[in-house]
Amino acid sequence: MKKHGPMSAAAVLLAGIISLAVLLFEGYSPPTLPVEKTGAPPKGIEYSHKPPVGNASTETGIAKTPKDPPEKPVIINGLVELKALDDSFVIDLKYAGRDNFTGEKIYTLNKCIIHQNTAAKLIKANNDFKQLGYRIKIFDAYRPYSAQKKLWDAARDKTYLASPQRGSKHNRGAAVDITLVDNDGKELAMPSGFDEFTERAHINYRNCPDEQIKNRELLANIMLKHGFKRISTEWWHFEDTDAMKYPLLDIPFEAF
Ligand SMILES: C[C@@H](N)C(=O)N[C@H](C)C(=O)O
Ligand SMILES: [Zn+2]
Repeated sequence: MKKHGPMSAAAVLLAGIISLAVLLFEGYSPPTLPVEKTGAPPKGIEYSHKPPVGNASTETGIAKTPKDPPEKPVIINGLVELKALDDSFVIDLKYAGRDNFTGEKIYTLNKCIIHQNTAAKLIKANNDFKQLGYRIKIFDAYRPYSAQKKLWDAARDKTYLASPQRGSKHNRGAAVDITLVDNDGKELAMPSGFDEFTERAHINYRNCPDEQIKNRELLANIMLKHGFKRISTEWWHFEDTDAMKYPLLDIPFEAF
């Protein structure tokens, strides 16, 4: 075996010190809120497989028989696309377009993502509304943590937003911003528009027509019956009573 001379031993020692310094430097990251930031599932959590895009029978020529198993929805950290569970909601995510208080497109896709347990409650509420000839229209549901920061930075009045330091129940997939539509898809009259950050949005605001109060209370009563709670400042916002059981997440819409 070839022996190292004194010079090469010094070189080996120097290389070791340099690698250790690089490791220490690269391994350092500043302290942050404990948010799971990637679309990749944490250890122990598995992605279910993405369903094939399009209808196999028309696009690939492969016939789908009634025996084909239903396509599995993608579930990541409990989050799922609502449409995969129930297709009867009206989805109009305001932050997926420019028609919102920032004037900017905050979300990359108009995909309604929600925690699966919150979805189960929401579907029960929607079924109650359907008995009355209405359906839920969704303005917002899961909101990635990075989007919360953008909204926070854009908002002049912070009264109507959860601070990124605390995080929002939307970041847990466990809050929804909703209204009701009738069988023609027409929104029921409410005391204010969505994200109208004035006292008209408050749940106790009464200086408006009785019909608007009646619609606001109908929405709230059925949501409360199915395991949601309200906040005082926004009639459209409902939080799953179990929201704090779920983590703050920053998974992008493209992952679903
Ligand atoms: C911005 C508004 N739609 C909203 O969602 N506010 C609540 C309080 C939140 O940020 O969680
Ligand atoms: Zn909300």
